[in-house]
Amino acid sequence: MVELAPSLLSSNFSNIQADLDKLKDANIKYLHLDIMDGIFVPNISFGFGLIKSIRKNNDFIFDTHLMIDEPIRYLEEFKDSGSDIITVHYEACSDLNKTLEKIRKLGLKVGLTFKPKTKVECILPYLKKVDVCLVMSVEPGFGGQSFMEDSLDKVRNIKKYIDENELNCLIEIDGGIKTHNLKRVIDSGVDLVVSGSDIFSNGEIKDQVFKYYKIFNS
Ligand SMILES: O=C(CO)[C@@H](O)[C@H](O)COP(=O)(O)O
Repeated sequence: MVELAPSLLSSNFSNIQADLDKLKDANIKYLHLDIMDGIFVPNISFGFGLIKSIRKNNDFIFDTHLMIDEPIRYLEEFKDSGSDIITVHYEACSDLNKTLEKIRKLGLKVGLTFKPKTKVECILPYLKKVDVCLVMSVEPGFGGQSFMEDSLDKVRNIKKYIDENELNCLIEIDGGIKTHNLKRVIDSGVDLVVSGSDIFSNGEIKDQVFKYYKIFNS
């Protein structure tokens, strides 16, 4: 069963809880949290303070995508703020094994992702250590960008590797997903779909979520 993880980055920051209530009402399980440091990516989003404050009133699985340099420095803080999954970038970690192991030791689900220009072969050897492999279908840093078609081949390669090696790793995709390209995205073999602007800025949130699940189930 494919699941949708709406990206908080595109929510209405002046009334976040109202948007979260709508997601809850639409039976959303995962919430995607994009953390940007202005160094690893050219944008700054929000940090563990905000995550901690929304954790109090929300039971979603907090799927935290760290677009920050050397994320190993802040893993405890993201755990304490309420993250359930922590995903780090291949390019951001000087010691990737140590970073992945630390997330595991903290008792969290381990995620690994990579920028669009990084070859998919670079991350395959690490998949045995991760629970979620996130394929970026835009350059990380901003919501509302166009979907990169070549990301679907990356999903297919990763899926083949996971199946051949009998790994227990979900595939997530993030960036530029809309209802019009969703069917192709699902057919490539993903388990989790992140969507921001199409969920929060395209009419009623609940209606958009239902459109996604209708396509997931078609
Ligand atoms: O991580 C990112 C961007 O860096 C994404 O999570 C986007 O926020 C997704 O937004 P849309 O492309 O769906 O608007």
